[in-house]
Amino acid sequence: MAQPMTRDEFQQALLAKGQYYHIHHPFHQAMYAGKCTKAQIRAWVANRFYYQTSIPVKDAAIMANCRDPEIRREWVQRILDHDGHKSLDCKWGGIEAWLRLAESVGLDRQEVLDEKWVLPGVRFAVDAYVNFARRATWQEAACSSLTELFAPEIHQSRLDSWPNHYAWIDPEGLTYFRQRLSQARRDVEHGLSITLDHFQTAEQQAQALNILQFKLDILWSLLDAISMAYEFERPPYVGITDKPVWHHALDR
Ligand SMILES: O=C(O)c1cc(C(=O)O)c2c(n1)C(=O)C(=O)c1cc(C(=O)O)[nH]c1-2
Repeated sequence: MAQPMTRDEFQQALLAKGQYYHIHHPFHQAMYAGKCTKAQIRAWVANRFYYQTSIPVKDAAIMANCRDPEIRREWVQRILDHDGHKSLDCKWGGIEAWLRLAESVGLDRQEVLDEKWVLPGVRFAVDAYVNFARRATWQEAACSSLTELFAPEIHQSRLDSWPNHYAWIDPEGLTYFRQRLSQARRDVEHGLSITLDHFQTAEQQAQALNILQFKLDILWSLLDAISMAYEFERPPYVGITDKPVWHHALDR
């Protein structure tokens, strides 16, 4: 039987997955270098809205699978961060902050809420994440949130690069990224301790790394779909129609 990694080695192996984080995706690289067009920034914001609004649904699915009140008490904070709550010390809940970001890049709030610009590939990728959380154990689903280990850096790179490169965006719109810096750090401490405690054998540790890779694949695929449509000009049904005829949410 294979020897398990020590706790520290296991943590290092999880951290090493950062090399596949979507901060390295060519679309993000172009964004931080100031090379994105207005249309590309808008497309990214409108598409990512689907990720933002799915996160609390995913977190509710994790809680629904968890019978431990201590874990739920901690985990529920993630839902409140996104949905907003009067006791929160931050300015807006994450969803509202993202809508402000959308408005500050020139998107129509209602069109974003209607998910008008959400590409099928983005929807499929995000739905895979939510569906995984529904059917996996809560510890496996907690592990899948560990891409947040790498998220503070990505939020910081937007705060650093956007005001220089995209002066047309109202800086108030960047509130979301500022708020997430501390929230992501807190979330990841909890998710990491659950993962290090739960995945103990060599097989379980390999499974945890595979789950983290699954989540990295989701984030990468999401940007691939955006790149196809808005960088390579191959949106769905190219050559047939230039209208966004693709399906909308089937579940409401
Ligand atoms: O902007 C980003 O690139 C990015 C990435 C991720 C991530 O790594 O999953 C999250 C977020 N943002 C984010 O804002 C967020 O609230 C969040 C929650 C989660 C999660 O898996 O539970 N990931 C992320």
